Amino acid sequence: MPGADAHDPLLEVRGVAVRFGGVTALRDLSFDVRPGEICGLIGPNGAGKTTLFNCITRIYEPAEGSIRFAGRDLLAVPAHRIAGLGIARTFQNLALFGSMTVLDNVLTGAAAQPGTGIVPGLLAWPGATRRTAALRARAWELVEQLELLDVALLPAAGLPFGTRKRVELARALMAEPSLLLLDEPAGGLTHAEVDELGGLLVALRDRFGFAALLVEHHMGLVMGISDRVVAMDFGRRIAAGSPDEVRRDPAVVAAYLGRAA
Ligand SMILES: Nc1ncnc2c1ncn2[C@@H]1O[C@H](COP(=O)(O)OP(=O)(O)OP(=O)(O)O)[C@@H](O)[C@H]1O
Repeated sequence: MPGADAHDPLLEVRGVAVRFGGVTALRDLSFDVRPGEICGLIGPNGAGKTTLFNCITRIYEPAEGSIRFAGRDLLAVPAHRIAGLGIARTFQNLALFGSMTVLDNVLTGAAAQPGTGIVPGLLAWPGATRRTAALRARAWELVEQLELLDVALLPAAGLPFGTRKRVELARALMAEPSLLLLDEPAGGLTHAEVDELGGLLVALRDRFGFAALLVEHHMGLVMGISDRVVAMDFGRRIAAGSPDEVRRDPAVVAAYLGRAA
């Protein structure tokens, strides 16, 4: 990327504001995500975390501010080109193709890559080109990394929730993202599955080198695996720093206690 270097932030959010009629969902929000780091994004319900994801993926148009990704003005990029730039996302509510196998679901994640062509061509087997063979090799690698080998050829629909969440993660990684947006990956998981997920995310980051923006209510997970945490409330950034700094920040404590009261 012209002008970019390893010390530059990968994602730069500056002064972003989003309004829905009378509701201000984000106001003057600024923070960075550096290459390869896991950045936790916390805040009570309605703080604006999902709205921010929707701005980064170009679903919502900010009223003010700028978002740069790898030195590029993201707000000048149409939504359908975001994945091709190296930004992938998982969703709060799973969005898998239920009747397709786990492997084929993972393969669909490659569809956004330049030169991949359309999904049906990619899934045609036999007759794979060298490119599709390489993609299948990557899909199998991800299936293995995400401990999905036993279910690789089963339809996604019948699998336990925690397993389907891992399929969604594998699919997002298929696009070789440099930034992974994780929207509440621990939602609906058991304690044991959350612990496992934390270890898995760190191992995957170490293996593939992506940065992750982790929106999560499960504090144990966020504080356990994030390199840095940004805390939001009412659309604003109220704290940022190491997990320990943010956990102890009076504004963060007040935001959570205030909502719980
Ligand atoms: N499409 C929309 N139209 C109107 N208001 C919206 C829309 N999307 C979000 N909002 C409002 O913007 C604010 C921020 O919502 P958002 O979903 O981003 O919060 P959040 O931090 O992701 O919450 P949660 O943790 O519950 O997922 C809320 O007041 C919400 O009601």
